[in-house]
Amino acid sequence: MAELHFFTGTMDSGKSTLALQTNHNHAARGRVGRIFTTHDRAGEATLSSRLGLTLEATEVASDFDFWNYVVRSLTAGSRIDYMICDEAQFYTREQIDQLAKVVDELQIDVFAFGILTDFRSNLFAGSARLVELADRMNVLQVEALCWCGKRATHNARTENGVMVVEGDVIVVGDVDEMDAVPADVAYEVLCRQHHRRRLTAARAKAVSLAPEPLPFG
Ligand SMILES: Nc1ncnc2c1ncn2[C@@H]1O[C@H](COP(=O)(O)OP(=O)(O)O)[C@@H](O)[C@H]1O
Ligand SMILES: Cc1cn([C@H]2C[C@H](O)[C@@H](COP(=O)(O)O)O2)c(=O)[nH]c1=O
Repeated sequence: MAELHFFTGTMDSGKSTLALQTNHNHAARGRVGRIFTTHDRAGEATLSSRLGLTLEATEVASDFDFWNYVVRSLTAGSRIDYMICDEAQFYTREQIDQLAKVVDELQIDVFAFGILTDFRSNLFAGSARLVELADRMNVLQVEALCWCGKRATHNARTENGVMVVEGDVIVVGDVDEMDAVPADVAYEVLCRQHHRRRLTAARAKAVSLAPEPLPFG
């Protein structure tokens, strides 16, 4: 039986790497797959991992219809055994419904990868629908860590080094590996407590370096 799988984790937890590995393992056994992504950091129609691997993909625009695409491909004589869907948090609810229909009606496995929540810690539309519909939901085993050493569960957005909680939901960017000069827009993974307190690595460092108040008397 085909299944709808959802693999999730914070930014930088290895989702795109797993997407590429999943594709590799299925292709190595002679299965035929299709690769999809949207808004990848490496540019349009590209699935990229921070480990350096990239793969050509179909770019999923907001009006892309998975059901029509698959039916048209099969009618034209193509074979599709599985689909790899990266950055699935950005897909619309309708697109996730189409993927579920592809699994149920056409017996094609779908492997979707994406982050659960945005920089304000609200569920992304695509991820929320995946949580509702997936046959299997898997949390990535490689844990991204907060600066304090705890498991990171939240994605923070920074603008010029300062954490923000307002702005557009979709802003492509990367985790700022403590660059000397912070990027205009960057992301940092944090534990819930530090996300709540807006305490990024840079702010925690600044606070710890602040001079002690002089003792009175
Ligand atoms: N230089 C490196 N050496 C070893 N592992 C690395 C290196 N750079 C990144 N990684 C691994 O790659 C992971 C990020 O992979 P990626 O697939 O791009 O994540 P995601 O798609 O979840 O954002 C990191 O969690 C880390 O384990
Ligand atoms: C939290 C958050 C992230 N994004 C963007 C930033 C990246 O381009 C992708 C996530 O990619 P990854 O492979 O999981 O690192 O999503 C965004 O647009 N809005 C957000 O709130």
